[in-house]
Amino acid sequence: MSSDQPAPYGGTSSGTSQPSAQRPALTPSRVRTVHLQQFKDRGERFSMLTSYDAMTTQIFDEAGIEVLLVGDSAANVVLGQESTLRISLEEMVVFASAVTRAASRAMVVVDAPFGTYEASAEQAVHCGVRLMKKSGAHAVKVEADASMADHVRAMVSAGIPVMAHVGFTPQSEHALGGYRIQGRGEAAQTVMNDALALQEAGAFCVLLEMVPADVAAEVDAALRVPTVGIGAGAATTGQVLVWQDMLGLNAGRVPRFVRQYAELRATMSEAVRTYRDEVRSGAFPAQEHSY
Ligand SMILES: Nc1nc(=O)c2c([nH]1)NC[C@@H]1CN(c3ccc(C(=O)N[C@@H](CCC(=O)O)C(=O)O)cc3)CN21
Ligand SMILES: CC(C)C(=O)C(=O)O
Ligand SMILES: [Mg+2]
Repeated sequence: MSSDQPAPYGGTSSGTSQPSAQRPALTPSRVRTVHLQQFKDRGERFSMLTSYDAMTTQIFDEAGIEVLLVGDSAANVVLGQESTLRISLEEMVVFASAVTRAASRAMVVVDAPFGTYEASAEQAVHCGVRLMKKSGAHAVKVEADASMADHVRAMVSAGIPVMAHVGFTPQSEHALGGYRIQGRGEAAQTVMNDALALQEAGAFCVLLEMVPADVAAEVDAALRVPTVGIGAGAATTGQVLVWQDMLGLNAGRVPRFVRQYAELRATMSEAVRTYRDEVRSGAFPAQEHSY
């Protein structure tokens, strides 16, 4: 993998890594939490995409995406479920293991699924450790608010880098009354307080989902740690999208915060129809496909 772009991680520009002369040759740079902090400190942006399997991970990793999220959105986009609520820790481990095996440079973050971390700080540590041990992921994301600060503090104490997901938290869909923008009007202070409390508890990054852009900008300005946004405007340190949404594979209605960068559904549909036609007509397989 080569790049002409000077990256804020690796190379001699990184203040935290050893000088390049002493670094073992051919060791690929690995994005770590310190590098995400450097993006924020330098006023630069980083990209995050979801990933659930080895081949897409290779593509995203080689393209330079800094962070790959093994999202519990796998429940929706891989398993075909209505919400993220039913996916298990064991299922998340299967997807996350595939991603960590294929990612050589990106940081891999795995979502803690609903029901595995809310009950107590002990449960959060136990399940966070299980997720990291069984999948090889580099960090764990939890949907949280200020009341979960002690859970996050305990995870961080146990050596688990924690990304805190605030604003619209899909695992609380039923408690929040549906897919709703959070932090409008007076509720902006709640989002701010949640983000500050989770940073104070040791989260290395705060993800803001579906909050007004001005609120996200204020949160990013108030926090020392980097922020990642999805439907949170342009002021966050990073951006994240579900890859099937941004590459046009998802047939369903996509949220307003998605920009579609490709039409993979149309591309695949056309190719598969051609294949079927050629099988029917006998045009495939040809001589060169036969032994
Ligand atoms: N395919 C996919 N994309 C996602 O972004 C995603 C998932 N799945 N699964 C887990 C969560 C759920 N998320 C969602 C799902 C739906 C909306 C949504 O329907 N938003 C509407 C309504 C917003 C409003 O008016 O209140 C929108 O148009 O943005 C938003 C976030 C984000 N995540
Ligand atoms: C939408 C992102 C932030 C997520 O949590 C997921 O993909 O599960
Ligand atoms: Mg999620």
